[in-house]
Amino acid sequence: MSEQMWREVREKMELEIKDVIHTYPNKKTALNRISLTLTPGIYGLLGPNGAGKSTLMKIITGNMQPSGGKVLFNGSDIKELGRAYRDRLGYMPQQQGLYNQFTGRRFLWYMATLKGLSHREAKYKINDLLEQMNLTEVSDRKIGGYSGGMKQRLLIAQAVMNSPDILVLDEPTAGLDPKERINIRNFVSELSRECIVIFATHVVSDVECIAKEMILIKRGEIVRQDEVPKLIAEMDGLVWEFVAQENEVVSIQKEYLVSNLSVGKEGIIVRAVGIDEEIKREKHAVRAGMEEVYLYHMTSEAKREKDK
Ligand SMILES: Nc1ncnc2c1ncn2[C@@H]1O[C@H](COP(=O)(O)OP(=O)(O)OP(=O)(O)O)[C@@H](O)[C@H]1O
Repeated sequence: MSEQMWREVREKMELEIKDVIHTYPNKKTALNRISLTLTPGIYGLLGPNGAGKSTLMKIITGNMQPSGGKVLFNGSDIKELGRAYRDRLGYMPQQQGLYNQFTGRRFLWYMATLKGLSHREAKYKINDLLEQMNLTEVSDRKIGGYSGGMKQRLLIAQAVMNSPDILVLDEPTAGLDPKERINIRNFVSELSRECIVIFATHVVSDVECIAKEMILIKRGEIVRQDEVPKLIAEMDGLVWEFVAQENEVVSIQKEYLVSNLSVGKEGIIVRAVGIDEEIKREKHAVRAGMEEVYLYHMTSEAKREKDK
């Protein structure tokens, strides 16, 4: 198949998550009827601790069977596709038992073998990824001595080694410093034209400028899914700025959903999220940021319930 035809095939890829439910043996419902259709591009998966992100990713990667529903890749159930699906998948789980006695290079060779890469291909890929992930210098040192950031970068390298069609990243930027976060963001962004990327994070700014869509998940349900500009536009009239005095800050934070505080000439500039009537101050409307979208969907309901 020519490069052009191959690209066209990849651009039409589709991953469909259909009515997925998952209940753990302790009866905890982690996912409650999740349905999503994903095509090439980056999807930011955002939600608080315990929202169900990791459970969803384990199901998408075939590492766990859902209690109900299914996952289809180009129309076929991933359970039936088996190895053929796993070969097209890259998965970076949350950092856990890495092989501390291995060197970084040996770990990548081990992963290349598991993924069935040829010797030639593995050699080229490993050197290339070590370079891209800025790990060449430490590649012959044991992983046990790596910093958190180095371990993260090594996990990303193994996830992309087989040039996956579907790349699932569970908190890929956790523990990285700002420069490393930017590197990872740029790296993932470059991959995403012909790859379905699911990028789970707590840090909204890590995905907001590269994601084609954001998926907001709360208590096992999708509360909102859309492109960033649309999510921001629908917040018009829900984000406000007003000036307060320093001694009011504590009570203001109790009363309102505060998204930011900064020091201005006339006092403390407060940004707060809520409907007009909720913010009982002299204020003006401002344009929302993606963090405020997240705050609104994740916490405003709880705050309103509390205020009733
Ligand atoms: N092995 C398990 N057994 C029982 N309950 C579990 C198990 N794993 C997760 N849960 C529960 O399922 C829910 C969803 O957890 P999950 O780890 O998918 O959330 P998450 O969004 O990935 O959170 P985090 O950001 O903390 O990783 C939580 O309430 C969690 O306590």
